[in-house]
Amino acid sequence: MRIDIVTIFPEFFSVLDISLLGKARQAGIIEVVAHDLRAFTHDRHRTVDDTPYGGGAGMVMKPEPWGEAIDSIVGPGRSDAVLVVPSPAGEPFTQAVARELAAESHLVFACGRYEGIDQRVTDHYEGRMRVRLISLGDYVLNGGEVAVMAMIEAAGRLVPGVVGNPESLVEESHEDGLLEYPSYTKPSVWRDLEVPPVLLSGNHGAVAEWRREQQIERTRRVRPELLSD
Ligand SMILES: COC(=O)c1ccnc(N)c1
Repeated sequence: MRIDIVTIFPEFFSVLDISLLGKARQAGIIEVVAHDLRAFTHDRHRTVDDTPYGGGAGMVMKPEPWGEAIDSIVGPGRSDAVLVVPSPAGEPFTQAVARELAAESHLVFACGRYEGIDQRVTDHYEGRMRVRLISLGDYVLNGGEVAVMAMIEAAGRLVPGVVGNPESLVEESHEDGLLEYPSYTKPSVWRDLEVPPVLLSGNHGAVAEWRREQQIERTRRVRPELLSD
């Protein structure tokens, strides 16, 4: 998988060299390249934004640098890449969306600032490639970089070969539509708190049943709306 990120803070993504994704990059499973949007400006101040037509507070990101930056990545004409734009106005980012992104061969992330990127950028690229506005939740960030980091981690870890043991991806929250069951490890007693005896019983059937019951109980308590789907 190839991941390109366009941002005014390319250094923000150097942390991806360290984490789990660092190994995936070294193994050549995932290639991540961050591009500085300002490299696609041509004025002395390297201007990337301007005041909004129609008035209002804040600044809007100019379309020209974005067009040059994205074209430098996907070339002219049509592209099989997906342009992902983190935005509070986007579709909810879920484990299912993470799986969809993980199945793509080329993702281009456009990190805008909250006031947004000139609408004509996504309008233009919708005619050339798939474009997805994606939201992490109902809140506002100053820029898309933090959201892109979360999406890259959530999708990247689902790419085959990135996580050592693929089994560990199966029993996770939201993989089966439920929240995950509580987990325990040694010691069996800690500060007078005991591990649930069923987990020490060696009865795999009883353990599986208990875990399922815990998933349902936890989901009903914390995210009841997931049970009504
Ligand atoms: C600038 O980006 C945002 O404010 C943003 C991006 C993705 N999800 C959100 N909830 C906000």
